[in-house]
Amino acid sequence: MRNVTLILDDGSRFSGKSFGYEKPVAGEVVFNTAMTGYPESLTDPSYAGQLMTLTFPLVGNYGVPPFTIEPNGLATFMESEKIHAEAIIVSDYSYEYSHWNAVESLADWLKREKIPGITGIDTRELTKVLREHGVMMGKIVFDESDEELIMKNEEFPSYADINYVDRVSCKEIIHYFPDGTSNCSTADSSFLIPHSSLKKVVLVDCGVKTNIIRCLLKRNVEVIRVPWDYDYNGLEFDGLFISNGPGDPDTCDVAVQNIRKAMANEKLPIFGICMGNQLLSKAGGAKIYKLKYGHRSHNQPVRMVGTERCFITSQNHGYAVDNNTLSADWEPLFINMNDGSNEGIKHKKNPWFSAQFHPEAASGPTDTEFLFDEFVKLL
Ligand SMILES: NC(=O)CC[C@H](N)C(=O)O
Repeated sequence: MRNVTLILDDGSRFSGKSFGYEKPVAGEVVFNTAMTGYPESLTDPSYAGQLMTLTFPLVGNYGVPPFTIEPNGLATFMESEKIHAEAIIVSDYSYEYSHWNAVESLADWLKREKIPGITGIDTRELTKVLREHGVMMGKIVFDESDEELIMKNEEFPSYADINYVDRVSCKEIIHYFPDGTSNCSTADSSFLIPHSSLKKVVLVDCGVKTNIIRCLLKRNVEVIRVPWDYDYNGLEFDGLFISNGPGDPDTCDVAVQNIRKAMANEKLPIFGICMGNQLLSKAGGAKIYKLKYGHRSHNQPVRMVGTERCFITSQNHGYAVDNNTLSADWEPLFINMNDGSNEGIKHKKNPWFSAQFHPEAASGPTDTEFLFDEFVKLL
């Protein structure tokens, strides 16, 4: 096994062994404390540009499910069409795997998708460094020549400067129907497709996870997935959904402008998840800041404001909405019980709300899936 080194921006080095594809990469080093879910997390487009460290020590022991695609074009078991994380960093890669639905090992999958994997890293120590310093950029290098190459290379600008949403969003409009079919078009004429009697939800794709689309379809609505910067205003639809997505929400001003335009219709139901919470908040005038090391796990406790109800949620975000900047028309909907940060907002009069966590789970607890019911009821 080839030696490989992770070098953080502050100069700290961690040595391990390669078990994935061998190529030098750079990205924002983040940690996730979930015990399971590597197939879903690796294919979650919100991890684009990031080197994903897993703190749970044993990784790979349940293999990888098949990458089958449903007739509507969505992957059956994955959250998108490919791995979006730049690399995976683990403590103890399990070369043996066993699971009823596994068809290959994590190592083989990584090699096929040309994604590096490192094992033998003290991921708890690495996480302590990231918790104390905050997340930082890092590089994975295989030998000294790689190191020099990456050091000199200008092609790795800082994480916040890249519009990752533009990289991962769909490039055409796709209609999904609850009967499991879909059709797509690059032209606006796709809206001329004979309209069904179903309620229609425009889904602004900032890097949507497939389980969000599945959760909507399961509730018998037609989903019209549009590119992140597409202006859907003027079209006929019953509700607006704003998806999760990678990177800094400040790179998505076009999407914010479009949401503001949609808000001219005070009766239009709007629901956002994760990046969607941040973009809806920005459209409402609030400000976003970067958390020191983000929330990435399956056990983030959130309280519904005004109640004693607490939910355990799945999360993956590095930015947060500043509660103090919400205008008088808005209020926090959920608050994180660990650090008091914002976990969702709601408008005081209009049917507009959002969650910073992932009610669609995939992976993680499904306790908050009822938020999709609430949204569909409003349509
Ligand atoms: N999962 C997401 O949508 C993440 C949102 C945003 N990119 C963040 O890191 O905060």
